[in-house]
Amino acid sequence: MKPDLSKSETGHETPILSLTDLSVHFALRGSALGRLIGRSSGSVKALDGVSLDVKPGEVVGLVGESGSGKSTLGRAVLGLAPVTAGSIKYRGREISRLAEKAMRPLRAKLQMIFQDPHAALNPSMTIEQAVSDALRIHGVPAGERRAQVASALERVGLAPVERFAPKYPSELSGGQKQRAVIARAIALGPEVLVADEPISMLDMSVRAKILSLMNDLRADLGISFIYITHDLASARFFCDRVAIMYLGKIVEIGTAQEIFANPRHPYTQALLKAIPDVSVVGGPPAELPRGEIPDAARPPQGCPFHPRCPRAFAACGWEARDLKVVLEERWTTVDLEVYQRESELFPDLGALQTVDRVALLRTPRSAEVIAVLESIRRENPAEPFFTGLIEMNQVPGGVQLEFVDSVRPVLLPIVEAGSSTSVACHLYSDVVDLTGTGGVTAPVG
Ligand SMILES: Nc1ncnc2c1ncn2[C@@H]1O[C@H](COP(=O)(O)OP(=O)(O)OP(=O)(O)O)[C@@H](O)[C@H]1O
Repeated sequence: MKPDLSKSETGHETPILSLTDLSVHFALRGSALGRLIGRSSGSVKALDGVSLDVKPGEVVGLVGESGSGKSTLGRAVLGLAPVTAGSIKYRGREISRLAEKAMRPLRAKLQMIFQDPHAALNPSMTIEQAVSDALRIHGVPAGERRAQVASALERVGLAPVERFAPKYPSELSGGQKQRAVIARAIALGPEVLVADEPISMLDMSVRAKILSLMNDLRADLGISFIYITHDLASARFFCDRVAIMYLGKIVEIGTAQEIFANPRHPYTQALLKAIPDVSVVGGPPAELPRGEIPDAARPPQGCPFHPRCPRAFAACGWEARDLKVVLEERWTTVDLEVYQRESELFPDLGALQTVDRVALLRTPRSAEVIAVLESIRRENPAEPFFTGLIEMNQVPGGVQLEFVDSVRPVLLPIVEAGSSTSVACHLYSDVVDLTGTGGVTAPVG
């Protein structure tokens, strides 16, 4: 089997940055409001066992919907998010649990560019002062700062330097401000820049220019980038590799070229389909996966994408909570009268919280509930929820639902000549029965 390409890829170059099984969990305090909305105390798995290598001069894109953990990954690399488990190595040195004092000198080498350049600049400092101050903090002697500031401003296109150096942020356009932020970062000679949505707040007309500037910095200075974005088109242009993230995990990673030409994970396929076609003015809305992104504090069993996945099958992790998505999807298509009759039978879908393989659907009208579920099954033979539902029985107090055992998919390389992609999806695993009749044939991973 080929190596998992989320770790040191095809080349032999030593990674400059290496994340292994990295997890960041945020504790949730059980507030009164939290309990009211069914969120007990527990934790949000913002990052859940992520492994990733970044080579010198490489641009790795992190792409995924809101809440998938992209920013948390970037912040963890810079020591700005608390690491719960796993490791972050910079040039082979473990940095995941360094005290702030030990981390500070590394901040010259590992830096972050944020989305909002206006917020990143002190309004009372000129651009020269802002860049010079960063150099001062990192111990650059006063006599050397001026020349270094000029060189950085020139490098990012804020030239002639004497025109831009004395300006305050309020006197610059959005694109110029982001150039100033980048100048401040590169003045310190960084090796890795974590760029968190660096162009999303800029005018369309300047986005390509800032991307192109970052591309030049990579080529000329050998800076590695972790490029965080929702914008797949920019990732395609700028990234060597792209990692697709969903609920704290990398679900697919490969070269940008292959991810865009041949997306494997149904989530990646859905994201690519959702790119608006700018050539179709006022065209139909892009197709999105059904349902909403689940609560990261209570992620789905098995594959975290399975409740929304059009290709899910028996082993993907079905559970009682998923019935809510199935019913809500149905009720958007039926007559008002049918909706009213059926929704009375399921008065408290929010109570379907259990993640056990066997769940009790509390109801005094068990026979009717089973009849509705059976009719949905008949009308939607392709509905994947039912592939995972083995039994549905009347028991005292309600209806007992029993599901196929779930298996959480892990990132595995695609075994195909010329492929650079690893994917975490049972569709690409040979240890899971794809027929949906027998469930799992052997544990994955
Ligand atoms: N400090 C925090 N405390 C509690 N939860 C947090 C904290 N930071 C992030 N989270 C949660 O962690 C999950 C991942 O958040 P993160 O910001 O990393 O996602 P993202 O993919 O960067 O989203 P976006 O694209 O909206 O920035 C979310 O559920 C978020 O609510």
